Amino acid sequence: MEKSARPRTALNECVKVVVRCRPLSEREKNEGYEEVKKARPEQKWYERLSTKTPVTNKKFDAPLQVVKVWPERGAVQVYNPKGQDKLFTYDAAYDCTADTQTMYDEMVRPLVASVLDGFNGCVFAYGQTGTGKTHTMEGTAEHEGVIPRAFRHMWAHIENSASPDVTHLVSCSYIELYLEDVRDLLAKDCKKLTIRGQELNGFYIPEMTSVVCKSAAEMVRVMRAGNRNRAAGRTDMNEHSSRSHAVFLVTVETAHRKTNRIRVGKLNLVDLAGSERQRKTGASAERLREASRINQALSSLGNVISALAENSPHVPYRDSKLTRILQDSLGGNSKTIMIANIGPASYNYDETITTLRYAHRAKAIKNKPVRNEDPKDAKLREYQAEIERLRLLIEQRRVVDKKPKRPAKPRPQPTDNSEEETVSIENENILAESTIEQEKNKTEELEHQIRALEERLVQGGGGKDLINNLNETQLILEQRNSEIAERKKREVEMQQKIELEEETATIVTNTFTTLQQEVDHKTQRLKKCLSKYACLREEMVEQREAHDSERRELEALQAALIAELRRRLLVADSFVPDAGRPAVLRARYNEDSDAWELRDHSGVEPLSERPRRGRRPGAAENVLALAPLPLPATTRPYPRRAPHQASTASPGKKEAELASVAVSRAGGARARASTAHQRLGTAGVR
Ligand SMILES: Nc1ncnc2c1ncn2[C@@H]1O[C@H](COP(=O)(O)OP(=O)(O)OP(=O)(O)O)[C@@H](O)[C@H]1O
Repeated sequence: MEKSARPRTALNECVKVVVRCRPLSEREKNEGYEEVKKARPEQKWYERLSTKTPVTNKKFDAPLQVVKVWPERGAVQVYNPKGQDKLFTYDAAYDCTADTQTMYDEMVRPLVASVLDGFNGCVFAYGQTGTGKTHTMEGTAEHEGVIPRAFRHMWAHIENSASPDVTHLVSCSYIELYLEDVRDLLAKDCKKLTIRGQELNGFYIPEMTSVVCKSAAEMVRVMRAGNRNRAAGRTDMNEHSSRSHAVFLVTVETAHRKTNRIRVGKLNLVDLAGSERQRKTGASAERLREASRINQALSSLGNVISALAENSPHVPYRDSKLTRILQDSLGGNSKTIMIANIGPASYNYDETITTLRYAHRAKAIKNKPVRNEDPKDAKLREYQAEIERLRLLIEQRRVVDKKPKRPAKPRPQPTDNSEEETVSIENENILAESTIEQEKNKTEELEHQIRALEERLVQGGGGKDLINNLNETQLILEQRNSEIAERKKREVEMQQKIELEEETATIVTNTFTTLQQEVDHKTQRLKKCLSKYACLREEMVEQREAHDSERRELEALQAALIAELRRRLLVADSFVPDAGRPAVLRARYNEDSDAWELRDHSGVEPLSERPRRGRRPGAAENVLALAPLPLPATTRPYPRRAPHQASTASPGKKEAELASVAVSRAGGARARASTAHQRLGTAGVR
């Protein structure tokens, strides 16, 4: 994404939150009963929710579903085995019978229309692994997802608005965040990219591949090409689990000749990897490493959502690359839709509640979208200027060509050296012809360049042909659909308002004829308050439990990382010469340049001796023995000594000093190793 200046005035607009619940999978129907039996022994709750035919487990007559969606109220109800059911309300809620078309028409279509009007937009799918994020965003051949639908919507609009006065330029990029590396999915070798600082208007990745597209089909091809490079793998929870967070970026530039204005809309379509519990996915080795990074990034995203929802003065965007990429979409210059995907199975109760809570919190995030008008970096402006320059060059050449040629030199009278002169004239002619040829080639080249540039731009001839008519009909149909969707949205909002007002109205409008009536009413209110209080307490306990389990997972991860660190230190200890270590320890990771850098030499003792070449004695033995390795002195540099002291100290004294430093370092390392062991102990990892 390129840099551009942000206009000043912006109206606040809340992030729109949509919940989509997928159907119960075959696997959940067949295998979930063990969990249900353990967790929910009584199971008569579905009668209260008045679901028509609850899916029950054959063996234990226990319901496997704990989620009931109320689309007309935009609400999701979750059965709570320990108390009152939980009810969450959103901008829209879709149950397993709803298709992506409905969701697109009702929620995403207005956002894509805004992008075509020059706003930034973002749609991101969030949720536990296997809940249907990729199904919603990309879809399949039979069930098209949000991304290809957005492409078709854009091109229907572009083709319909085609006229000689309007020019469009559409380009796309596709990146993924895999193990905290940003990779370019459209580059041949999926090269790693760097997010350069934080720009005012969206994140800025200078080397990202940008492909100019001229139709929806071309954009789908680009998406598929990128998907082939995307990291995916099998887990126990999902046969084709995304192992990375993917962002598809579309930039639409529109130039109006009459007004001489350019609008640039940017759309980020984000398919996040799902949060996962190791015990459920059965992840190990590489999958576990991926899972830990996925969870880490999602946890940072959760922290950003919480901070924004609570209006916290500090929002930890810089905690992960994912939050840096989504910075503008959450609390910045963008219209944003969060699609929270959940599953209905009781087996995933905890994860579903966590997703619903985050989604509920995200509703409070306020963005400041502004139309991007005439940004400095508009490619379209660059192309138009270049075309103009090339045209001018050709014109100049033509003018020069048309200038009256000098009259041909009269043939000289034959003289003694006439043969020589004839040769020179012929040479001159040949030279002139080749110059003319060169000029012609250059002009053709310039014309070719103009054609290549013009081909990138989409400009209509203004004539209405069959395709245009078809598009127009399609557009009218879509307009009707969006009107219906708008009405439905208003109905949901009204319903939510009515429910809220009913609740308050009963409290306010009640008049009491007798004291007893008043007592009854107040008792009722007290009961309501008590039940709310109980709910909040319960939520607090649940959050504490969730926090504890997250902490336990992080401790286990920490233990695994410590083990890995030890292995690497063992290798370093065996192969990095002593003299080179201070330099290694000075190296610091620079997030902005995405590279390790050597800092100033301050605070670290200058090298006392030349680095020794070759292998340290006992290196191979160390590696082979794999003995426990004390951690290196990463926090304690050599004690600072005045240079003259070092030079005047006797050799014996110097050795004693070095020995004492070595002893203290070993002591420190032992202490750290023992704390590491303690931590491993608390994490329950051997
Ligand atoms: N609304 C739905 N209707 C029918 N099937 C669905 C629906 N949503 C998801 N599925 C099915 O559920 C399975 C998992 O979906 P998907 O791969 O999209 O999950 P995901 O959230 O992207 O998982 P991960 O985070 O692991 O990538 C797929 O087989 C998909 O076809």
